Amino acid sequence: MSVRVRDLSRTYRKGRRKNEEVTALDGLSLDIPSNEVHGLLGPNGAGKTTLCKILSTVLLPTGGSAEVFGLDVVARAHDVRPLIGIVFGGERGLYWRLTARQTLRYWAALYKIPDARAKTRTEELLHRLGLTAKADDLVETYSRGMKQRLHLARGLIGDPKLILLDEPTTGMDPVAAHDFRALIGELRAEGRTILITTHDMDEAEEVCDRVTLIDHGRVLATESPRGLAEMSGLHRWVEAETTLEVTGLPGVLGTERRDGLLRVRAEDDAAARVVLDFLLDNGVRSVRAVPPRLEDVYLDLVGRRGMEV
Ligand SMILES: Nc1ncnc2c1ncn2[C@@H]1O[C@H](COP(=O)(O)OP(=O)(O)OP(=O)(O)O)[C@@H](O)[C@H]1O
Repeated sequence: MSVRVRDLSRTYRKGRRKNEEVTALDGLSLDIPSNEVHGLLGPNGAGKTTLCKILSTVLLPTGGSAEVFGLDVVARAHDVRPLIGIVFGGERGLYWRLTARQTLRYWAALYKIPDARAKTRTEELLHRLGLTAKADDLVETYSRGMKQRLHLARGLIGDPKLILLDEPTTGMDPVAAHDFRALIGELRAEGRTILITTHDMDEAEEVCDRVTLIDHGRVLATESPRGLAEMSGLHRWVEAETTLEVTGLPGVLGTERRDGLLRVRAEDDAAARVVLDFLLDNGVRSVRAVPPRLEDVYLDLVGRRGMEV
């Protein structure tokens, strides 16, 4: 098991006299097997960053326990640190007056990686993340996407077995986000475990083996994206390549058109059946019923708060 969290809680004190208590984690339990890509989903303030900070040993829990590869993150923090790589999104945490190459060598030194190894690892990562051409330019001249990639490279410098990614694709353009998803696949193929927090449901659906939905510091569900969709008992979707309209049919809750596809949201299986029959009767051949998307399940379980990013 890579991550084992039991009854974890964390409260913060805030307000001028520190007399107000905010509960960020409220008895959260979670298991992440080795080599899994696990998504952490939840609205703003759900407690995702707090959990990542506790797992990365930079924040102490106020109750419960968390282990990384069998090591308690509080008692064995010193042994946990070399096993994990942390990538917090955005532009925080980079030194703008260093170059990418210097940044990676600096972090390699912090990780006490021997010189020769640090050098090859730096070049490897610069290449892997498409930063070689600008490796000697100052970070302050980088685009947001490049800073993001440098963050990732930095998180990988210590060859971590567990990678914590907190909203890694925020601000990336679609091409960069696509490359990033491919990179996640490669990192998994290398045997690493990845915990990723994201607000992008399509991304979670594509890269995650399982996802955990959290809200108010508690777990709502842990499942594969597909399993979650199936067990949610939500309405069904019917997809068809057609210009026909089906809005008037019984049990049709809504329709949308995307990439030449008509997508119909039906109330239940029976309503989906009516839509399928109608389309087939009218000569449409490319018709299929599909379970709801992760985004629908998320909205159903958590409500619309989480999408306000
Ligand atoms: N240093 C702090 N002091 C006081 N309250 C805090 C602190 N850090 C987080 N909180 C509160 O704890 C709760 C959980 O915050 P956390 O950042 O873990 O949520 P999150 O799920 O990562 O949110 P987001 O999606 O916005 O990043 C929120 O109510 C937040 O306001």
